[in-house]
Amino acid sequence: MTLRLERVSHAYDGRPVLRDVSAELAEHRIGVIGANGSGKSTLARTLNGLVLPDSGRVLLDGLDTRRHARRIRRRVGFVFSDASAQIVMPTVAEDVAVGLRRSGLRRAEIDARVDAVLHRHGLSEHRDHPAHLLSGGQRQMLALASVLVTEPEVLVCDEPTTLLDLRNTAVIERTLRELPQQVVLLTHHLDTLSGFDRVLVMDEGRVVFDGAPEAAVTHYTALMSTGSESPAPRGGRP
Ligand SMILES: Nc1ncnc2c1ncn2[C@@H]1O[C@H](COP(=O)(O)OP(=O)(O)OP(=O)(O)O)[C@@H](O)[C@H]1O
Repeated sequence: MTLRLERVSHAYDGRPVLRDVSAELAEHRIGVIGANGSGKSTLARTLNGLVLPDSGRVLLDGLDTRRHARRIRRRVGFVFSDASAQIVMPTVAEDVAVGLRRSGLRRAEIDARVDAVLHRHGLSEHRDHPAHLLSGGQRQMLALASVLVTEPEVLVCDEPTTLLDLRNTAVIERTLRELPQQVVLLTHHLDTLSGFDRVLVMDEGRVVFDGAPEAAVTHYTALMSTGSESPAPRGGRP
């Protein structure tokens, strides 16, 4: 199972955000880092057809997101940083079930799958609670569960821990590490990437580094310090 970007470029209102990006994403754990506005989210959104590139192609096992977005979306799940935006149904269980509505599964099978996912992600006791009353960490876990219940082959996560405290960040990160499927993780938490198979560094719409996590973080850190006119002192507040 391989995602392939072929010379992908994209602009918003004439302003280039992705510039000629090519990559083959087959590794189990892939990180994407880069400054705010460097194009990470846009890149991630091209992977399941949420954004169709102005030029170039994105392919999942040869299927083009331009022609097969719906099929691709079934195989490539997407988790946003703001879980609230992803929660669409009143209760926790209903929200998880919504992705299975068109699955052709019978009611009992849907219930069983929903219960299994809620159990696996520590949400069973909130099954019938209003989703909007969950804590931020639980909401992010719900957003993750609602995607995982559809059993995607790839999970693209756009800064899923940005709004979370340290403990919930650790819980979500552990969950992502333990998933059997391929994960493409966009993050500003550089520590998360240790143990990843590969990390892409983005800068101004280009992939400027592609390699092992430690080298990627070094590259990114150097990029950030040369890009800033007055770098903050190490280890302290300015
Ligand atoms: N739908 C949109 N319409 C117009 N401009 C957009 C849209 N989405 C993103 N942009 C702009 O494109 C640029 C790249 O945004 P993108 O979200 O891809 O970057 P990012 O690297 O994910 O940033 P961050 O780390 O802040 O999430 C930004 O300048 C952003 O303002």
